[in-house]
Amino acid sequence: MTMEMFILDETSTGEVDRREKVVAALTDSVRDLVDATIRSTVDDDEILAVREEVDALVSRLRAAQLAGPAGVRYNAEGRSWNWGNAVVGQHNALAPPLEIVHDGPGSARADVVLGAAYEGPPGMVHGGVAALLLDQIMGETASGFKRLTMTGTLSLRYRRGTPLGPVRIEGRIASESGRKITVQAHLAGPDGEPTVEATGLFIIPSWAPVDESDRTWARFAEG
Ligand SMILES: CCCCC/C=C\C/C=C\C/C=C\C/C=C\CCCC(=O)SCCNC(=O)CCNC(=O)[C@H](O)C(C)(C)COP(=O)(O)OP(=O)(O)OC[C@H]1O[C@@H](n2cnc3c(N)ncnc32)[C@H](O)[C@@H]1OP(=O)(O)O
Repeated sequence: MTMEMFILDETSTGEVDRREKVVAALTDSVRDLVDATIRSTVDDDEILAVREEVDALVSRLRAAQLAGPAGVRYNAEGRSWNWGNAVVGQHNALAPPLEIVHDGPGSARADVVLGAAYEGPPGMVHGGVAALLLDQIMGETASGFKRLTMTGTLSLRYRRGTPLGPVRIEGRIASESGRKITVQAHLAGPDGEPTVEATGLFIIPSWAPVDESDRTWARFAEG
Protein backbone atom coordinates (compact mmCIF):
# COMPACT_ATOMS: atom_id res chain seq x y z
CA MET A 1 0.00 0.00 0.00
CA THR A 2 1.19 3.55 -0.79
CA MET A 3 -0.19 7.09 -0.72
CA GLU A 4 -0.98 6.68 -4.42
CA MET A 5 -3.80 4.33 -3.44
CA PHE A 6 -5.76 7.31 -2.13
CA ILE A 7 -7.62 8.59 -5.17
CA LEU A 8 -7.64 12.28 -6.08
CA ASP A 9 -11.16 12.79 -7.42
CA GLU A 10 -12.23 16.05 -9.07
CA THR A 11 -15.86 15.80 -7.91
CA SER A 12 -16.88 19.01 -6.11
CA THR A 13 -17.78 18.91 -2.40
CA GLY A 14 -21.36 19.94 -3.16
CA GLU A 15 -21.74 17.08 -5.61
CA VAL A 16 -20.09 14.59 -3.18
CA ASP A 17 -22.48 15.67 -0.38
CA ARG A 18 -25.49 15.39 -2.69
CA ARG A 19 -24.58 11.94 -4.04
CA GLU A 20 -23.62 10.66 -0.57
CA LYS A 21 -27.12 11.45 0.74
CA VAL A 22 -28.92 9.85 -2.20
CA VAL A 23 -27.03 6.55 -2.04
CA ALA A 24 -26.94 6.54 1.81
CA ALA A 25 -30.75 6.49 1.80
CA LEU A 26 -30.71 3.44 -0.51
CA THR A 27 -28.08 1.85 1.76
CA ASP A 28 -30.39 2.28 4.77
CA SER A 29 -33.12 0.46 2.86
CA VAL A 30 -30.66 -2.35 2.05
CA ARG A 31 -29.82 -2.65 5.76
CA ASP A 32 -33.54 -2.97 6.40
CA LEU A 33 -33.67 -5.66 3.71
CA VAL A 34 -30.88 -7.57 5.48
CA ASP A 35 -32.69 -7.41 8.83
CA ALA A 36 -36.03 -8.29 7.23
CA THR A 37 -34.44 -11.29 5.45
CA ILE A 38 -32.91 -12.65 8.64
CA ARG A 39 -36.15 -12.35 10.59
CA SER A 40 -38.75 -13.06 7.92
CA THR A 41 -41.18 -15.92 8.48
CA VAL A 42 -43.24 -15.44 5.30
CA ASP A 43 -43.88 -18.63 3.30
CA ASP A 44 -41.51 -20.11 0.69
CA ASP A 45 -43.50 -18.85 -2.33
CA GLU A 46 -43.33 -15.30 -1.02
CA ILE A 47 -39.57 -15.67 -0.41
CA LEU A 48 -39.10 -16.84 -4.04
CA ALA A 49 -41.15 -13.90 -5.35
CA VAL A 50 -39.16 -11.41 -3.29
CA ARG A 51 -35.92 -12.96 -4.50
CA GLU A 52 -36.90 -12.34 -8.13
CA GLU A 53 -37.62 -8.70 -7.39
CA VAL A 54 -34.36 -8.24 -5.50
CA ASP A 55 -32.40 -9.85 -8.36
CA ALA A 56 -34.04 -7.40 -10.78
CA LEU A 57 -32.99 -4.48 -8.57
CA VAL A 58 -29.41 -5.78 -8.44
CA SER A 59 -29.35 -5.85 -12.27
CA ARG A 60 -30.45 -2.20 -12.37
CA LEU A 61 -27.63 -1.17 -10.01
CA ARG A 62 -25.13 -3.22 -12.05
CA ALA A 63 -25.98 -1.14 -15.15
CA ALA A 64 -23.17 1.26 -14.18
CA GLN A 65 -20.47 0.16 -11.74
CA LEU A 66 -16.99 1.07 -10.55
CA ALA A 67 -14.40 -1.41 -11.81
CA GLY A 68 -13.38 -2.34 -8.23
CA PRO A 69 -13.95 -1.28 -4.61
CA ALA A 70 -14.92 2.31 -3.74
CA GLY A 71 -11.50 3.17 -2.23
CA VAL A 72 -10.69 6.32 -0.28
CA ARG A 73 -11.12 9.48 -2.36
CA TYR A 74 -10.44 13.14 -1.75
CA ASN A 75 -10.90 16.34 -3.72
CA ALA A 76 -8.89 19.54 -3.96
CA GLU A 77 -11.27 21.25 -1.50
CA GLY A 78 -10.23 18.95 1.39
CA ARG A 79 -13.33 16.71 1.34
CA SER A 80 -12.50 13.00 1.69
CA TRP A 81 -14.92 10.08 1.43
CA ASN A 82 -14.69 6.33 1.89
CA TRP A 83 -18.15 5.12 0.99
CA GLY A 84 -17.24 1.42 0.96
CA ASN A 85 -15.52 1.27 4.37
CA ALA A 86 -16.69 -1.81 6.32
CA VAL A 87 -17.43 0.21 9.47
CA VAL A 88 -18.14 3.83 8.53
CA GLY A 89 -18.94 3.50 4.81
CA GLN A 90 -22.06 5.56 4.05
CA HIS A 91 -22.80 3.35 1.03
CA ASN A 92 -21.98 0.01 2.62
CA ALA A 93 -24.99 -1.85 4.00
CA LEU A 94 -22.64 -4.16 5.94
CA ALA A 95 -21.43 -1.13 7.92
CA PRO A 96 -23.79 -0.23 10.82
CA PRO A 97 -22.59 2.56 9.90
CA LEU A 98 -20.59 3.89 12.83
CA GLU A 99 -20.76 7.67 13.22
CA ILE A 100 -17.57 8.51 15.05
CA VAL A 101 -17.37 11.72 17.08
CA HIS A 102 -13.90 13.15 17.70
CA ASP A 103 -14.10 14.80 21.14
CA GLY A 104 -10.70 16.42 20.81
CA PRO A 105 -7.14 15.33 20.08
CA GLY A 106 -6.66 11.65 20.88
CA SER A 107 -10.22 10.84 21.88
CA ALA A 108 -13.23 9.49 19.98
CA ARG A 109 -16.55 7.81 20.63
CA ALA A 110 -19.52 6.36 18.81
CA ASP A 111 -23.04 5.25 19.68
CA VAL A 112 -24.65 2.63 17.51
CA VAL A 113 -27.55 0.18 17.64
CA LEU A 114 -26.55 -3.34 16.58
CA GLY A 115 -29.40 -5.53 15.35
CA ALA A 116 -29.87 -9.11 14.22
CA ALA A 117 -27.24 -8.85 11.45
CA TYR A 118 -24.44 -8.55 14.02
CA GLU A 119 -25.30 -11.61 16.15
CA GLY A 120 -22.74 -14.12 17.36
CA PRO A 121 -23.76 -15.98 20.52
CA PRO A 122 -27.57 -15.98 20.80
CA GLY A 123 -28.79 -12.43 21.35
CA MET A 124 -25.21 -11.17 21.66
CA VAL A 125 -22.86 -9.12 19.48
CA HIS A 126 -20.43 -11.29 17.46
CA GLY A 127 -16.90 -11.06 18.86
CA GLY A 128 -15.48 -10.32 15.42
CA VAL A 129 -17.95 -7.49 14.94
CA ALA A 130 -16.86 -5.99 18.28
CA ALA A 131 -13.23 -6.23 17.10
CA LEU A 132 -14.13 -4.66 13.75
CA LEU A 133 -15.84 -1.65 15.30
CA LEU A 134 -13.10 -1.21 17.91
CA ASP A 135 -10.39 -1.41 15.24
CA GLN A 136 -11.96 1.41 13.23
CA ILE A 137 -12.56 3.77 16.15
CA MET A 138 -9.07 3.07 17.50
CA GLY A 139 -7.52 3.71 14.09
CA GLU A 140 -9.37 7.00 13.79
CA THR A 141 -8.40 7.93 17.36
CA ALA A 142 -4.73 7.32 16.54
CA SER A 143 -5.03 9.21 13.27
CA GLY A 144 -7.25 12.11 14.35
CA PHE A 145 -7.45 12.71 10.58
CA LYS A 146 -4.08 14.43 10.76
CA ARG A 147 -1.90 11.45 9.88
CA LEU A 148 -2.33 7.99 8.37
CA THR A 149 -2.22 5.09 10.82
CA MET A 150 -2.61 1.35 10.31
CA THR A 151 -3.36 -1.35 12.82
CA GLY A 152 -0.17 -3.18 13.82
CA THR A 153 -1.36 -5.23 16.78
CA LEU A 154 -4.79 -5.44 18.38
CA SER A 155 -5.45 -7.15 21.71
CA LEU A 156 -8.97 -7.72 23.04
CA ARG A 157 -10.34 -8.88 26.35
CA TYR A 158 -13.93 -10.08 26.16
CA ARG A 159 -15.14 -9.65 29.72
CA ARG A 160 -18.82 -10.50 29.21
CA GLY A 161 -21.24 -10.91 26.35
CA THR A 162 -22.56 -7.70 24.76
CA PRO A 163 -26.33 -7.81 24.22
CA LEU A 164 -27.57 -6.77 20.76
CA GLY A 165 -29.04 -3.26 20.92
CA PRO A 166 -27.50 0.08 21.84
CA VAL A 167 -23.72 0.01 22.19
CA ARG A 168 -21.20 2.75 22.99
CA ILE A 169 -17.56 2.58 21.91
CA GLU A 170 -14.85 4.90 23.22
CA GLY A 171 -11.15 5.20 22.41
CA ARG A 172 -8.26 7.35 23.56
CA ILE A 173 -4.56 7.59 22.87
CA ALA A 174 -2.65 6.13 25.82
CA SER A 175 0.88 6.88 24.60
CA GLU A 176 2.97 7.75 21.54
CA SER A 177 6.52 7.03 20.56
CA GLY A 178 7.78 8.00 17.11
CA ARG A 179 5.61 6.24 14.51
CA LYS A 180 3.93 4.05 17.16
CA ILE A 181 0.69 5.08 18.83
CA THR A 182 -0.93 3.01 21.59
CA VAL A 183 -4.71 3.33 21.84
CA GLN A 184 -7.01 2.01 24.55
CA ALA A 185 -10.69 1.49 23.93
CA HIS A 186 -13.76 -0.29 25.16
CA LEU A 187 -17.20 -1.25 24.04
CA ALA A 188 -20.16 -1.19 26.43
CA GLY A 189 -23.84 -2.15 26.37
CA PRO A 190 -26.75 -0.15 27.80
CA ASP A 191 -25.58 -0.41 31.43
CA GLY A 192 -22.36 1.41 30.48
CA GLU A 193 -20.12 -1.34 31.91
CA PRO A 194 -17.34 -2.29 29.46
CA THR A 195 -17.94 -5.71 27.92
CA VAL A 196 -14.89 -5.67 25.62
CA GLU A 197 -11.62 -3.90 26.41
CA ALA A 198 -8.99 -3.31 23.74
CA THR A 199 -5.41 -2.15 23.42
CA GLY A 200 -3.88 -1.55 20.02
CA LEU A 201 -0.62 -0.48 18.51
CA PHE A 202 -1.21 1.76 15.50
CA ILE A 203 1.68 2.52 13.21
CA ILE A 204 2.33 5.41 10.85
CA PRO A 205 3.67 3.39 7.90
CA SER A 206 7.22 4.14 6.81
CA TRP A 207 5.89 5.36 3.42
CA ALA A 208 3.29 7.80 4.90
CA PRO A 209 3.84 11.52 5.51
CA VAL A 210 4.53 12.17 9.22
CA ASP A 211 4.62 15.97 9.20
CA GLU A 212 1.17 17.09 10.35
CA SER A 213 1.50 20.30 8.36
CA ASP A 214 2.22 18.27 5.21
CA ARG A 215 -0.05 19.40 2.36
CA THR A 216 -1.00 15.81 1.64
CA TRP A 217 -2.66 15.61 5.03
CA ALA A 218 -4.15 19.07 4.80
CA ARG A 219 -6.15 17.66 1.88
CA PHE A 220 -7.43 14.81 4.05
CA ALA A 221 -8.66 17.17 6.77
CA GLU A 222 -11.98 15.97 8.11
CA GLY A 223 -14.63 16.13 5.47
C1 LIG B 1 -6.80 3.76 6.08
C2 LIG B 1 -7.88 4.77 5.89
C3 LIG B 1 -7.34 6.14 5.53
C4 LIG B 1 -8.39 7.22 5.43
C5 LIG B 1 -7.79 8.42 4.76
C6 LIG B 1 -8.58 9.58 4.76
C7 LIG B 1 -8.56 10.43 5.75
C8 LIG B 1 -8.26 9.96 7.05
C9 LIG B 1 -6.85 9.74 7.34
C10 LIG B 1 -6.43 8.84 8.21
C11 LIG B 1 -7.03 7.56 8.56
C12 LIG B 1 -8.15 7.61 9.49
C13 LIG B 1 -8.54 6.57 10.21
C14 LIG B 1 -7.92 5.22 10.29
C15 LIG B 1 -8.84 4.33 9.75
C16 LIG B 1 -9.13 3.09 9.88
C17 LIG B 1 -8.84 2.07 10.84
C18 LIG B 1 -8.78 0.78 10.12
C19 LIG B 1 -7.47 0.19 10.45
C20 LIG B 1 -7.18 -1.01 9.64
O1 LIG B 1 -7.94 -1.90 9.54
S1 LIG B 1 -5.66 -1.06 8.89
C21 LIG B 1 -5.66 -2.68 8.15
C22 LIG B 1 -5.00 -3.71 9.00
N1 LIG B 1 -3.59 -3.47 9.13
C23 LIG B 1 -2.75 -3.70 8.13
O2 LIG B 1 -3.11 -4.15 7.07
C24 LIG B 1 -1.29 -3.41 8.39
C25 LIG B 1 -0.40 -4.28 7.52
N2 LIG B 1 0.98 -4.03 7.89
C26 LIG B 1 1.65 -3.01 7.33
O3 LIG B 1 1.23 -2.32 6.42
C27 LIG B 1 3.01 -2.74 7.93
O4 LIG B 1 3.53 -3.90 8.48
C28 LIG B 1 2.96 -1.63 9.01
C29 LIG B 1 2.48 -0.32 8.35
C30 LIG B 1 2.05 -2.00 10.18
C31 LIG B 1 4.39 -1.41 9.54
O5 LIG B 1 5.23 -1.28 8.44
P1 LIG B 1 6.46 -0.27 8.46
O6 LIG B 1 7.30 -0.59 7.29
O7 LIG B 1 6.00 1.13 8.61
O8 LIG B 1 7.12 -0.74 9.83
P2 LIG B 1 8.63 -0.77 10.27
O9 LIG B 1 9.24 -2.07 9.91
O10 LIG B 1 9.29 0.49 9.80
O11 LIG B 1 8.47 -0.77 11.87
C32 LIG B 1 8.27 0.41 12.61
C33 LIG B 1 8.20 0.00 14.08
O12 LIG B 1 6.95 -0.64 14.33
C34 LIG B 1 7.14 -2.00 14.76
N3 LIG B 1 6.12 -2.81 14.12
C35 LIG B 1 5.94 -3.00 12.78
N4 LIG B 1 4.87 -3.73 12.56
C36 LIG B 1 4.35 -4.03 13.76
C37 LIG B 1 3.22 -4.77 14.16
N5 LIG B 1 2.40 -5.34 13.26
N6 LIG B 1 2.93 -4.87 15.47
C38 LIG B 1 3.74 -4.30 16.37
N7 LIG B 1 4.84 -3.58 16.05
C39 LIG B 1 5.14 -3.45 14.76
C40 LIG B 1 8.54 -2.36 14.34
O13 LIG B 1 9.07 -3.36 15.18
C41 LIG B 1 9.26 -1.03 14.48
O14 LIG B 1 9.53 -0.80 15.84
P3 LIG B 1 10.92 -0.15 16.32
O15 LIG B 1 11.00 1.18 15.63
O16 LIG B 1 10.77 -0.03 17.79
O17 LIG B 1 11.97 -1.10 15.88
